[in-house]
Amino acid sequence: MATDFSSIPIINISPLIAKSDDPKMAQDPCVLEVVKQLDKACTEAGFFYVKGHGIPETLLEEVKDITRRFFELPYEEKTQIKMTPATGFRGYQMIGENITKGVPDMHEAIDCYREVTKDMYGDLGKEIEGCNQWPRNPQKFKALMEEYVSLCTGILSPPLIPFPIKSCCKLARKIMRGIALALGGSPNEFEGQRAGDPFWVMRLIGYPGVSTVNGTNVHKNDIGCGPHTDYGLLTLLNQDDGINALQVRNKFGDWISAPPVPGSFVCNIGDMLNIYSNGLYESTLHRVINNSPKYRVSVVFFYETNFDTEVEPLDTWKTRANGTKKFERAVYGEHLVSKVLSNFVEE
Ligand SMILES: N=C(N)NCCCC[C@H](N)C(=O)O
Ligand SMILES: O=C(O)CCC(=O)C(=O)O
Ligand SMILES: [Fe+2]
Repeated sequence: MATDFSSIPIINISPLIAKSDDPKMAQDPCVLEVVKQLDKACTEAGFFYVKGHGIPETLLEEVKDITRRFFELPYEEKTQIKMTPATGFRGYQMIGENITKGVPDMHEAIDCYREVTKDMYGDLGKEIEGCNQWPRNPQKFKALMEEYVSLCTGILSPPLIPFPIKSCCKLARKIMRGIALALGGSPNEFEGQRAGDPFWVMRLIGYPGVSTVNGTNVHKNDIGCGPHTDYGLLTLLNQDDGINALQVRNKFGDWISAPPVPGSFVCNIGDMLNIYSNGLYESTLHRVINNSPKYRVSVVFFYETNFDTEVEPLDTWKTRANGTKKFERAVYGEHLVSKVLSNFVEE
């Protein structure tokens, strides 16, 4: 549950990264120290920064730079990869096209999802069947983004090479092994049927800055992205340096800043982990307001469960959440599709 937190903790996860494929990881005191910090952050805020994650800082910068260069292109070029229902909701959407709870968001984005082939998940996956649309310009866009995501293949075949980790999927999986321990489970809780074949979503987002007319800001306080929770397990947010725009809501309803910490990811819990943890780890509301004059980009990677998995509280709720089971089952794919469809509906 969100508490009265007033800042977001920074966790150095390097011991977890080094040991997360070791069957004895749960006996390592340095891993357990990270697990303790993860538990505290997930319980109190549902948000934390990670450093010591092993993804090279140059790669974090490169994906943001190339995203920025794409958004600088003329509108006619960007709409060549326009997102429509026919493209499985993959591709470019212009400023104001994405809608959160009925209100248009002041951002433009490229939405990507793990590939869904025809009839892969029957009716459940129909709406988002398709493959991603990548722009021809800037060059190497597709290759770089695919490297960043690394397509999730083979992630379950240990041993992995510990450093440097080059993909968000691998990193998220490792953090989830720590979170599984934090919840009082085995490190493998989020593998196999639950998230052994993880779905993923990636949003490359651009938020225009406020423009100034005669020294006065116009459009002040426009919402870059309205208050929402994320849908899956764990989000890895690679945000622009130097612009303070992301805000997280605490239990008093105060909006707490999550300023950029160079070289780190901001991680937050999604709705499926909220259910698995029986509400102990909340998917916290957050929003984006870019009040700076500068254009802000973020590259957001969402690590999810298997698409068709049925999610319900882990047995550990009996000991950890000390109470009643608070959730019924949800199917992740249904949740995602209902969100995607409502993302384009104005109130
Ligand atoms: N895959 C994720 N979490 N995307 C977050 C986007 C949130 C805004 C969206 N319009 C909404 O209303 O959820
Ligand atoms: O751009 C950001 O900082 C956050 C974006 C976000 O919350 C999302 O896409 O779910
Ligand atoms: Fe979000």
